[in-house]
Amino acid sequence: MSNHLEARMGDIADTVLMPGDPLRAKYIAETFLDNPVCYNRVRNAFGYTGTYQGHRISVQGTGMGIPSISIYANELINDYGVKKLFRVGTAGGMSPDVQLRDVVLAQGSSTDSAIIQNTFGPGIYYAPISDFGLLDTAYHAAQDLKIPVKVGNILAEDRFYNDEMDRQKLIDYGVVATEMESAALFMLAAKYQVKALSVLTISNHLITGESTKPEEREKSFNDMIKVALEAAIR
Ligand SMILES: O=P(O)(O)O[C@H]1O[C@H](CO)[C@@H](O)[C@H]1O
Ligand SMILES: O=c1cc[nH]c(=O)[nH]1
Repeated sequence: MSNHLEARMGDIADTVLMPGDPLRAKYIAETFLDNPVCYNRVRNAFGYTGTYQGHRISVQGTGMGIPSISIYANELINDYGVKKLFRVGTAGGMSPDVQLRDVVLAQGSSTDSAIIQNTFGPGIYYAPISDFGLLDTAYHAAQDLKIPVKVGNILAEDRFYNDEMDRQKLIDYGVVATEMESAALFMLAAKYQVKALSVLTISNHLITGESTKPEEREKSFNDMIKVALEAAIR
């Protein structure tokens, strides 16, 4: 048991998929895992462990934003010994290079969050990056699954509604999409010497204003999940 998880030691696999939406954790567990067992209902942040192609995998809902994912990442790593963390989330497209329903592998995550300054102090602009081994594995797993993926720098921003961000400048500097967690996940993984990657689906596009309908999203969400699961077991 940890501060926010009621799982017992050993209930959580050493590889965890981490969607923001706890109901997506339930969906992933019930759709993709064999014999899923729910180990956490605290705050409705559902967590499940089952097997995928014979490999033990957990899925933990993390809630939205850096403060929330930081709680679950810290506890999964430090209280339960988790070693590989895959965020599986939605993201808003920014660059014209990404379209609705695209799957994006986050190579790095820029951020406007104070976590960088609060960790390193003034003058150091630490760059949170994903684990190269997981990135490489996920990229090749996607190729084998014939699921097209884009790889690039993303933004983890503190505000979902944010009309003060100079998005064009970020796009000009290669940022392809925005979400709200990856910078913290990558930084914590580095701190505790574990591996993390974010596998994202473009659910809407901030520049074109397009958005997917819930029923349209299912297949592309499934693609993201398949890529993460395949990478998780390789
Ligand atoms: O779909 P999830 O994983 O929740 O991720 C994205 O969706 C939420 C905002 O709607 C934020 O958590 C953002 O990062
Ligand atoms: O954080 C997010 C997630 C999905 N779409 C967005 O525009 N922002």
